[in-house]
Amino acid sequence: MVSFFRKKKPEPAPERRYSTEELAAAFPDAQVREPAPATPAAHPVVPNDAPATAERPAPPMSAPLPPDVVGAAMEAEAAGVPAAAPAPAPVPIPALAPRPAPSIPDFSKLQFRTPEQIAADTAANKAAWRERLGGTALARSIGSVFSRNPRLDDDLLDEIETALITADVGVTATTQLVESLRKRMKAREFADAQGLLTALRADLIAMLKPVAVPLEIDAGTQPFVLLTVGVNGVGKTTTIGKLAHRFKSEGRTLMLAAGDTFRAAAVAQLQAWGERNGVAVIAQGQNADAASVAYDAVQAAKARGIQVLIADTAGRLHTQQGLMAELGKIKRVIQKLDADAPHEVLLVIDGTTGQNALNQLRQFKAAVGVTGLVVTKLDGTAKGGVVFALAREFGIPIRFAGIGERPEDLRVFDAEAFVDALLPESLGSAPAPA
Ligand SMILES: Nc1nc2c(ncn2[C@@H]2O[C@H](COP(=O)(O)OP(=O)(O)OP(=O)(O)O)[C@@H](O)[C@H]2O)c(=O)[nH]1
Repeated sequence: MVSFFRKKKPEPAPERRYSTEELAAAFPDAQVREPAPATPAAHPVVPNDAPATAERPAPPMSAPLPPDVVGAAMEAEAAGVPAAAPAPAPVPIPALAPRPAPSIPDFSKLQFRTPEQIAADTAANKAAWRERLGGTALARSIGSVFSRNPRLDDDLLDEIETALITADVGVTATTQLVESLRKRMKAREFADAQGLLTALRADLIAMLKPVAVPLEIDAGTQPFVLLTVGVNGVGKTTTIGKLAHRFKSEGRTLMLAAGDTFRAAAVAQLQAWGERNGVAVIAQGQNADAASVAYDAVQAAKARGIQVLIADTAGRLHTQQGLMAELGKIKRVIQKLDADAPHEVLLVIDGTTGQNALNQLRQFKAAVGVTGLVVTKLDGTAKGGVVFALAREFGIPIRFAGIGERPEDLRVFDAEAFVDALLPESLGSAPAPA
């Protein structure tokens, strides 16, 4: 009961004070405060079908108590003595509406994957990577040192060094890997050559793990604008088609912007991908202003409540200053409609390019601010080792890898699956490094 009084903000303390005798006279037998018996409702009760709210509705206070009674009650409570009751009638206690039952999610509709299903999916994913990369020159050059039964000595380290350089892992990344292994070999950390190769696998995976960060589409950003950039022929338009296939099958609404207004067939190529995936393509034709196409597309996507907009751009050499500046213009124009757009700038890199990919990333990063990478054509190259060099030098997330020409061959980049696809299968079953 006293707690009920607390709900009323105390008025300024009244001048009048009750003596202990007056209080005792009002409550002759109240030495110990008992919980008050329930009193029938005297106020309108909140209907049961009132809108459910997180908070229980505050009881209505239609008959405010005189301030001096409230003040006395609070004082008396502080003194451990019951307060004097209001003279005419006991204060009616409003009945509380029953709290609505909390809504419990229907767990039967949620799909949990069992550890066995997760393991099966992981194995299937690894098998797909191996199927596509296992026979490539990249896999042959790295896998060669693993496939025989080498001895644990400096020759093995030399062989590893040559294999990594041949695979275009790069001199700096290779030296770092080999010198670390050499130190550990001298410290007798490895029992045999197999131990060293297992450590190499773990080091390769550890090098890529920090950049294996999948693209997160922020559902609160509509449209989430993805701008794809890169040099000529790296696979931008094809990658956009594959992304459209992926996003569509994830149930997202999307739209494409045919911003490659330079190459004659690019618009038609994108439209074909759009038709195949049932996705609208905003285009203005060849030689149109790419920034204007992008602007139109963002506006259309906003008007239609589209979740994801993927904008293509013409291929350009990272050394062509004028064309690189055009990317900055596309970005600025889009930002007139959404200051945060583009929300992802994907640089598409041809995995067969080798070390030149480092220069491309450097230039595109300066021109337009790259936030993610797609490395394509890893299915047919001896030079895919550049992925390690890119990871080491820039630390920019590798979102996807192109491991073939089919729509499903654009894979979320998976450090472990990638490394294991390059190594003999027996090593790939070792537990992944933390
Ligand atoms: N094997 C293989 N081929 C690919 C992959 N990705 C793209 N391609 C092929 O690469 C070629 C060029 O792809 P496009 O998508 O036209 O390249 P682009 O970057 O849009 O070209 P530009 O508009 O000229 O800059 C096509 O023949 C694609 O099929 C991949 O992951 N693996």
